Amino acid sequence: MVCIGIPTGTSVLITDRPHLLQHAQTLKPSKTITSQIHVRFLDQPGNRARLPNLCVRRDGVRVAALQTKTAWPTQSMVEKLPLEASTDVEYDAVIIGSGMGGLATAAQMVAKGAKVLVLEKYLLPGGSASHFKREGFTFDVGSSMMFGFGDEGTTNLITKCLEAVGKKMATIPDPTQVNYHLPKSSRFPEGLNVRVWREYNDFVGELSARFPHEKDGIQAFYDTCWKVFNSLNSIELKSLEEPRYLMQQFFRNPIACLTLAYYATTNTGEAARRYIKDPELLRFIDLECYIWSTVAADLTPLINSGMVFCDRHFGGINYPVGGVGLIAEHLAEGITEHGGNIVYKANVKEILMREESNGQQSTGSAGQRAYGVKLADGRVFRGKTIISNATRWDTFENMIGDDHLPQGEKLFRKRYKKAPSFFSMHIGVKADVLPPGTDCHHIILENWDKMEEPRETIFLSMPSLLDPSLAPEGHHIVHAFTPDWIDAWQGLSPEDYERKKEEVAESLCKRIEAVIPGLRGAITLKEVGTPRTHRRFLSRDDGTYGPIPSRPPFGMLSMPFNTTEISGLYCVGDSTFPGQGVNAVVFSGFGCAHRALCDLGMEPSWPAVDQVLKSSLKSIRDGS
Ligand SMILES: NC(=O)c1ccc[n+]([C@@H]2O[C@H](COP(=O)([O-])OP(=O)(O)OC[C@H]3O[C@@H](n4cnc5c(N)ncnc54)[C@H](O)[C@@H]3O)[C@@H](O)[C@H]2O)c1
Ligand SMILES: CC(C)=CCC/C(C)=C/C=C/C(C)=C/C=C/C(C)=C/C=C/C=C(C)/C=C/C=C(C)/C=C/C=C(\C)CCC=C(C)C
Repeated sequence: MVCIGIPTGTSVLITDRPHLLQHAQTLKPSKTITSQIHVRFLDQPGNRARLPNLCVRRDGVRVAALQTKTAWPTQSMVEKLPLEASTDVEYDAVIIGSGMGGLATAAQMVAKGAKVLVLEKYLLPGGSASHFKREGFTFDVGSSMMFGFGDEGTTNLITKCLEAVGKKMATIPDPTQVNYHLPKSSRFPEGLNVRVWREYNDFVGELSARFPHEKDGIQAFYDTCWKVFNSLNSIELKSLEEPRYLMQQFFRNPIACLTLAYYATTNTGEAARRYIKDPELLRFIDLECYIWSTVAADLTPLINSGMVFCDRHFGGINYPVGGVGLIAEHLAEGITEHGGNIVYKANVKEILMREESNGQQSTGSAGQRAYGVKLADGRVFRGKTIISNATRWDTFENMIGDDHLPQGEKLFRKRYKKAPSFFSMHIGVKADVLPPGTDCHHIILENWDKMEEPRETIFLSMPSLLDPSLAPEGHHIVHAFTPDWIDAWQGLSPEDYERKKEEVAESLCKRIEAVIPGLRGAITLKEVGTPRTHRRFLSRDDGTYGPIPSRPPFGMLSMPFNTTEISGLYCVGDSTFPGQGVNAVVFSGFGCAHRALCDLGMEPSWPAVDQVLKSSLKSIRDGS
């Protein structure tokens, strides 16, 4: 164990249990630092069994630490270690939040040599894509359905993001993306059942068998999605706000770029109706969008559907061994190994701004430039760029204040609203309740007209079917969640809140028994979360899943990219294009890092043309 940047004489606790951070003051210190570089040799008896990975100052601050499997850390390993986050330096980037969007940005930036500080309010990295452990179960906080984890092409963004900081994760291929259990109708008296197989032809074959009169329409619709995907998968994916890169891609692959430009303003509903007429099948396409965008096809840009509907067959859905939370942990480790700093329990309360001094850069918000952040504990960190991974509502309302709301943000609020949050149940069950061959992901919906109503569409993920190490021997995980609004959970007494949680959980479990008979009798552990839980632990306004359009968007061009009208301030994550989804926010991180690195002069760019592209994108967005 190597710790640097800790003042001599400091008592520290060396531990592998992050939750001890909270109690550091009350626990007996395991070491007193006697020199700036403190080495605890891992070949001492007992140390191998429980490799420590955290070093905590007694006042609760986590300090730089290195976990190494070699007995003697080498000098070069020691030199690479980050110093404890310093308030005295100006970072190239201060990133607020270590969700997948923030981590992807940090990973790209440290890989290019930028000095990066990530400030995370919670105890662990990953935000909505984190994990938690209970009684031997490892539960993914959010979705267990991972796109972008393939080996080939350019759209395998999670794989590429890990690679940027020298990490690779083993994954388990999922033979299906999702098994849909859909409403009964005159054509389907038993209910419509469709599986999205990893093998594209198997899926299209199965769907066409259910709707034989729409065989050609099905083929033509998904072929359109493939045109989008194949174009995306043949260009390098970086900032769409960077003219030099756009020009370069255009000369390298004009057909792909023209195809993307052609479909840039199209929504999925419009494309589906071009080829498909059957109303029930169109509802199915709506649901195909709803399960990841939380809106129907008319509100979902075709570019996003192209990505989701094809990557599930090209790269496939792949589950990371050990759970989704390990993606963030590997990234965090890679970022610190590349000289970046991540500080946990760092609650950013304010983005600090000053009048733009050179008068040339600002495009809005009365010539303001962001130059730092202030934490709840009073610490101030300064950065040449400030990047917020919090939602736009949390960023602009809570960290800047409505007085400084730029024009573009006012427009954003007219065009986008908060998606609902989720009611979720993380359940441990006896393994024998799931027959062999059960699919990992399911959707249950009994009434098409209610698809978008709260607690109607049920999402089921059972990732231990792919990776048994997530559950104790003889058990499995059932993670059930359904969109729900925070309003339904406000103003209740603690007893009423608990009672309501139990009632809703019971009624959902009953409905899930249509897919998992005997579920209720097999439960050994149940953790129930409401939108209030999401708001509290994920620090997302109203616990929202992210922004959704209030009216049909202008395809991919309505959603803001990464720059904001405040100089030096960028947004990343699901409040920026392309929106919700782990691979989506990783793309937003690639774009954000690229644009910020260009602005820092660390990547080649054409500053003279920047303003032209920025103004064109703005006028398209304003006029759309
Ligand atoms: N919202 C949900 O309920 C939900 C559920 C499942 C999956 N997802 C997925 O999660 C992803 C979201 O990723 P993302 O990167 O945009 O965001 P995120 O919400 O996952 O991460 C944002 C991070 O910022 C931190 N943060 C917020 N305010 C802060 C502050 N003031 N100071 C310091 N840290 C602060 C949060 O603790 C969190 O770790 C998307 O892929 C989405 O689809 C979301
Ligand atoms: C207009 C300009 C500037 C240029 C024109 C030409 C050009 C070069 C355009 C380029 C466009 C590009 C590069 C676009 C890139 C788009 C990308 C990368 C889009 C990615 C989208 C990914 C999405 C939407 C992923 C979503 C995944 C989600 C939300 C998964 C989660 C799933 C669940 C929550 C559901 C779980 C389900 C069950 C059943 C349990």
